[in-house]
Amino acid sequence: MNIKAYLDSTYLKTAQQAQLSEKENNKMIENCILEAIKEQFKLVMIRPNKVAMAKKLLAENESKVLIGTVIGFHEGTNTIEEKLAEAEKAIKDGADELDFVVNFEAFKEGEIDLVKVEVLKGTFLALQHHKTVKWIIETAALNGAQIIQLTTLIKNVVVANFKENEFERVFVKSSTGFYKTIDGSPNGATIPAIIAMLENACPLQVKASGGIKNQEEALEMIKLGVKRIGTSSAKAISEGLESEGSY
Ligand SMILES: O=C[C@H](O)COP(=O)(O)O
Repeated sequence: MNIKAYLDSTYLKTAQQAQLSEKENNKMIENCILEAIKEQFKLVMIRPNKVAMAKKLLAENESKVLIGTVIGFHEGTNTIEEKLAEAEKAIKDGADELDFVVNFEAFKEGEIDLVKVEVLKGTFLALQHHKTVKWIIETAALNGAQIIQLTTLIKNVVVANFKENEFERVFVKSSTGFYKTIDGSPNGATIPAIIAMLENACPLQVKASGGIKNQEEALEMIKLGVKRIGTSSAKAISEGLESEGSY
């Protein structure tokens, strides 16, 4: 098994979050992209305003690494219109995969219709352009029952509105990696959360992300059945090293 084929190597920090200058942060992003090219990871995951830069770098290097980006990152509370506009621009700039943050706060407030509409419209936009779409449910912000409910909601919207041969391009994804839990518990990709997602997402795919820092954890997720791992520790994971996060 080639673990690299499962890895979405991720750099999503803004300059401010990384406490770097804009120039230094751009260098970090460039390094992440060049590393993904060299290591032949499946995909490099960056913010929407960096997609054009990634596209250029990948083309210059004749690389097949895919470009993923995040929509509504990281709180997911933007309006549906804002998310769609952001996604359209990212597609235009060259994104292959769109990881939308579900409005999980609205879901928790019982605004189920709003969530259904954003899943429907976002999935339609992505599939219409033959892109892969992932719905980040932010497991760290949900309890067990909510993880099951939200995964099932996404599955039901997709199954009811799209064709069977499109399901493999729709994922439910665990976490942004940015959500701060009050008790500092592991952020997102816990074994119980991933199992609950896998049991309820089928026939959609599952991407595990948020706090996966070593090969052992990544392999365990793959053994459970996830089809993609989102991580800021891709190189360490592929080399079997421990990491506090390469990025
Ligand atoms: O989408 C992926 C996450 O942002 C990665 O989170 P991480 O830094 O905990 O690996």
